[in-house]
Amino acid sequence: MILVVGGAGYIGSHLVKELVEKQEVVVLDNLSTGFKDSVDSRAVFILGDLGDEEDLEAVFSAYPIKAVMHFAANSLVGESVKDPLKYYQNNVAATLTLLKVMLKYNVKNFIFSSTAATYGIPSVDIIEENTPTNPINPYGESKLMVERILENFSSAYGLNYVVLRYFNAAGAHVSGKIGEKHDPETHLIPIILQHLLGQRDQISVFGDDYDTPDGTCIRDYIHVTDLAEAHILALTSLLDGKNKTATYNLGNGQGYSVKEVIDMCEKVTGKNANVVISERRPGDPARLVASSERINKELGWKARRNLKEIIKTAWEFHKHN
Ligand SMILES: NC(=O)c1ccc[n+]([C@@H]2O[C@H](COP(=O)([O-])OP(=O)(O)OC[C@H]3O[C@@H](n4cnc5c(N)ncnc54)[C@H](O)[C@@H]3O)[C@@H](O)[C@H]2O)c1
Ligand SMILES: O=c1ccn([C@@H]2O[C@H](COP(=O)(O)OP(=O)(O)O[C@H]3O[C@H](CO)[C@@H](O)[C@H](O)[C@H]3O)[C@@H](O)[C@H]2O)c(=O)[nH]1
Repeated sequence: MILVVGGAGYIGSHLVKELVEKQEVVVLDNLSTGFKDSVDSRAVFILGDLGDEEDLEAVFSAYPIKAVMHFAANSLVGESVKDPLKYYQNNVAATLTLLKVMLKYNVKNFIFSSTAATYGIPSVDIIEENTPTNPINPYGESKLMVERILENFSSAYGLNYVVLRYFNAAGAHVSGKIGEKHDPETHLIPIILQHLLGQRDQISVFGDDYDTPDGTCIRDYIHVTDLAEAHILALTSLLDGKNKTATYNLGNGQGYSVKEVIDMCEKVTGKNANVVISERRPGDPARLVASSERINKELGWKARRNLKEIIKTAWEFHKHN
């Protein structure tokens, strides 16, 4: 049985939908930002908190868990700058509790949702896994701390792990039934689509004076189903003993500026956006684009869905939800 912590959230619920086809799945989630109805009904759902030892003990003593996939976190760059305590508490301290209970039950396989925010402001155009990490916000810092903890736990306790550093997750399940529904929403693509559906008056572009061709920030958008597929490969590599420790970037390898994303949303939906330029948002690097060569070479993964497909699936979801 595989334990998916944070499996009711945006990315976790997409992973669970793929994983239940292959494994028995139990989801632990406190529903702080997730939704129970996003969890595939074939998975066991348990309401509980990652930082609560009793909640964890109840799961590990009841189910024969052979691996843990850990998606639960707070993950908003801007919020982390304003409230770092929340980020170190939930992303680092609570994760330590999870690892402690895992070790007690001799569960040694762990997959961790990390982030491009660990790189800070990279000095290269295309980021590889050995590009120096130097986070510029507490969110990225909290994820890097867990990565370091995993290295130490691997040496000391024989923990096997795969760290997956996602770039910008976006898009929705092809069924249109699950997708991105953060509340409040802060992510670019859902905000643009909500505006194009008439749910917001305008789109604010956070800064057009960055050192990029059109002055707006460049990101590497990766379809949430591509992310789910990478998790399944990573899990298999741990269960087969092929990987003991590994760190992989997950991106498309292509960057799009905020303006280009807005243009693509207009094209896909056939609607015009009302765009205003506003202040830069603290903690935002100008450009984050991945090389995912390593996971391609080692596990055969490649992103299969481009920005247009990301926006098409997100649009189908937003129109009906
Ligand atoms: N969305 C992105 O673009 C992106 C990019 C890089 C990394 N990530 C990482 O991927 C993971 C999932 O992100 P998401 O966008 O799906 O976020 P999300 O907020 O939709 O999902 C997080 C889930 O974890 C649960 N959770 C949070 N704290 C918990 C706790 N203490 N105990 C139990 N459950 C708890 C929430 O209720 C939610 O269901 C996070 O770790 C995030 O840092 C996300
Ligand atoms: O109303 C908006 C919202 C966003 N942006 C910009 O759009 C880009 C993308 O922003 P957003 O969708 O909020 O994602 P990021 O801040 O890049 O962060 C996401 O991607 C990171 C990895 O790159 C993850 O670690 C984070 O968890 C995830 O929230 C950034 O340049 C923002 O400044 C705007 O201009 N206007």
